[in-house]
This record gives sequence, structure tokens and C-alpha cells, in this order.
Amino acid sequence: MADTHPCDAHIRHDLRTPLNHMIGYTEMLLDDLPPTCNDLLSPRLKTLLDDAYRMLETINRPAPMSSGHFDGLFPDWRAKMALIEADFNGLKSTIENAWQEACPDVEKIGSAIGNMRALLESLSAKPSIDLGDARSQQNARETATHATGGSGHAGGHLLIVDDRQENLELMQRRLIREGYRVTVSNSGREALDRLESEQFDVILLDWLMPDMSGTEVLAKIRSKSSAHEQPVIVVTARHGSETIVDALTQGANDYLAKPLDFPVALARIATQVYLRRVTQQLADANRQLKQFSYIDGLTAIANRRKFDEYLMTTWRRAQQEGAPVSLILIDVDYFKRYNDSLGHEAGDHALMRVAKAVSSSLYRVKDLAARYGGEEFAVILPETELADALSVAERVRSAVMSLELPHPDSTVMPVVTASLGVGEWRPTAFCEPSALINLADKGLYQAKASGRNQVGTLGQN
Ligand SMILES: Nc1nc2c(ncn2[C@@H]2O[C@H](COP(=O)(O)OP(=O)(O)OP(=O)(O)O)[C@@H](O)[C@H]2O)c(=O)[nH]1
Repeated sequence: MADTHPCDAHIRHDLRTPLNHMIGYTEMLLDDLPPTCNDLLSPRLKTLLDDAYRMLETINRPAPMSSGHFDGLFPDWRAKMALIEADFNGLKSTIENAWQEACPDVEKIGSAIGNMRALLESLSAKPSIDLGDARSQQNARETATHATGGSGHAGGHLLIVDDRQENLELMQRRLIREGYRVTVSNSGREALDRLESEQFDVILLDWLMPDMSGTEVLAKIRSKSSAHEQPVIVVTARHGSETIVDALTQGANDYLAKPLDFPVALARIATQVYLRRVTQQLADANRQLKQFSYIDGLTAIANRRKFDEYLMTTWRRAQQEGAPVSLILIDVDYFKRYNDSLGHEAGDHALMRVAKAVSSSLYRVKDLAARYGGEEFAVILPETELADALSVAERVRSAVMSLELPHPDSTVMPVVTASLGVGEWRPTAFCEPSALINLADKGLYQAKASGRNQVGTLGQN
């Protein structure tokens, strides 16, 4: 239903608040009734709920309530209020006689009814009703405090943001019973502080709050996380489509209207929790897939694609910082002969061992060993000068030879050996990584030409 005037909306909101509390506590009591007193108390609670919902219909009725005398605008309120009070008194006397312990929240229902009566009386006492008065009287009666807590199963971690303590308490208790972990904040500011250090599956955000409105809180949340990353369900007492459209266009994932229809609220919360989980799983799977796409299937070290990307990243950083980059190219000697004499499977096995020897020879996290292609490997050494690169290359050469993999057909040694080429470059603005690859390749050619199983270099650019 659309509110007819902004003042109407506020007065209706103020009237709905104690009524919603009363309905919420009554529904909870109904849910929790022990079987022994179910037959006795359940009809009384249902009658109370029916009358409360009738009152709610009247409050939501699209008649202007912001000007004129309240009794003229809402003539049947006394009769409706009296019915609710009579229902409650009957309920209370039954409970007091026998079921006090089973119904711990009955006093909360009573105090919500008391608040409702006081608000209606104060509106009725005015010569003509006025928004400012209605709000300040209600606010004076209800102090907003905050509470945190809640434990439960891994149903999801929820943050409820609402300036009304009763709203927080009601929702928190009901959601905890559904298996959620629930944290509450009584202001947008406090909620934003929490978000700095805590993660929530879903945020239930009250739209109308005094210090920082739901709109502002949502804007701040969306400046940091998308709707996929941080679902937000706006909870609004305004039923007009304008508010709902506003909330959704500002990035809310969904909305709930007050008074909360609890089963509907549960279904919507569960949907958002589920969607967030699925989105996270998808993101994890994509991350993993990306990792796999960078790994060589045979040797399990970085593949050529990773090599190309990492060399480019290293190159760009070195351009900015004026740092040197060194590269080692490694070629297994006479590997065709190895395959031919011992078989392709033995060749695969040898390549796996060589890859392990190369990567084990690197001590810094930022150094990258990759399979460059076939029986060729490469090592990228960021921020490394030629002298240091030459000693890493020597370590690699020695590690390969020390594997002592028999190579009956090699004219270098009777074991698998490798030739290595090393280059160092300080990249300037206009040169590309291919220059460094060419330099290292010339070093490799030199190593081969000089008899293999050695490190060759043409130096630095
Ligand atoms: N088993 C196996 N062999 C491979 C693999 N990739 C490339 N090779 C073989 O490696 C050999 C490389 O041969 P060449 O390029 O002639 O080089 P080489 O025999 O090492 O000779 P030099 O480089 O001059 O010492 C080829 O026979 C390829 O089939 C692989 O994944 N597994």
C-alpha cells in the first residue's frame, strides 16, 4: 500500500512498531508452547494475533492521518485497542495461574501493548496530530541500545541493523532458533565499523534510522563490496513501491516489509545466504582453474603461459624501478638421443626429475622456474644482476648432473646434463622482454658450442 503523505508514513511507522513487537513476541510464544499447555493457550494467542492483525490493517488503511484530529481519522482505535487488551488480560491470567515458566515473554507482549496504548492516547490528546510530536514521544519511551551475540550452527552469519532494541531482540532470537549466527547493531555507523573486521553472509538493514539512514549505510557498503560479495536485505516499514524501488536500485539484493512475515523473511534470507555461498564456491573454483591453467601437466612446475605473464609483470616492474632482470634458459643435452635409447616414458620421467632439480635450486619466492617447451626450462630472476644469476645457473647445472640419470648415448657424460644460457637486462621504457630472451639464448648457444654441460653468457645489455 502506498502512503498518502510523508507524515502519514511516519505516524503509521510509529504505530506499527509496538504492534510489530507485540505480534512478534506472540508468534514466538505460539511457536514455543509446550504440548502440555498447547490446547489451553494456543486459541488465546491466536485470538490476540487476529485482533492485532486487524489493528494493523487499520493502520495501513490508505486514509490521510497527518492532519486533523486523530480520533476523527482513526475512529475505531479505542475499540480495537480494548479488544487487544482484553485478549491479553485473559491470556495473562491463564498463564499466571499455571504456565508462568513456560511463557517467559508474556511481559514483553504486555509492554508492547502498553506502548501502543500510550502512543495512541498521546495522538488522540492532540488538537491535531503532528509528525514531530508523534516521533519524539515514541522515541523518548524507547531507548535504543545495542546488543551483540548469538551462536548457532553454520546456517550463516547475519548482521541485523536496526535502531530499535525490540526489533533487534525479536529478530535475533527468532533467527538464532533457525540455526543462524546473529550479530546486531543499533546504528548504521556501528554496523559499518563491524564490517571492517567481520564477515557476514547477509545484512538485514533497517531503512529508516535516525542517525545514519539505510540509504547512506547501503551506499557505503556498496562502495566496497558488490551485491554478489555482500548481500543486503533492506527491511522497511514503508510499503510504498517507491521505497522498494529506491532500495533495489541503490544495490539492495532484496527487501522485507515490516511487519515481518517471518516465514517469508526466512525464505528470503536463506536464498541470499545460498546465493552468496554458491558465488563464493564459483569464485574459488575459478581461482583454482586459473592456477591449474598455469601449471605444466607433466612436470607440475609453471608452464609457458605463466612464464610469459610473469616475465612481462617482472619486466614492467623493473622498468618502473630501474631494477635488473636476469633470465636463465636451460636445455637438456642430447635429449632426443635419451628418448631414442631409453624410450619416451623414461624421457618423461627424466624431464620430471630435471624440473624438480631446477625448481629446488631456487631459494627466493619471487624466482620462477618454468617449463619453456619440450626439454627446455627457464628461470626468471627478478631484481638480479648477472653475477648472482650466473651462480644460480651453476647451481642448476650441478643439480641436474647430480641426479645421475644414466644417459648411455650422451657424448658429454654418461648421465643427463644440461646446457644453460644466462642474460641480464635493465629494461628501459622502449625495450621488450624478447630482448632478454635473445640474450639468454645466445648464452645457451655459446654453452652448447663450447661442449655442453656448462653455463654460457654474453653478459648484460
Ligand atoms: N619424453 C619426452 N620427450 C620430449 C618431450 N618434449 C620434447 N621432447 C623431446 O626432446 C627432444 C629434443 O630434441 P632436440 O631439440 O633435437 O634437442 P636435443 O636432442 O636435446 O639436442 P641438443 O639440444 O642439441 O642437445 C625431442 O626428441 C623431443 O621429442 C616430452 O614431454 N617428453
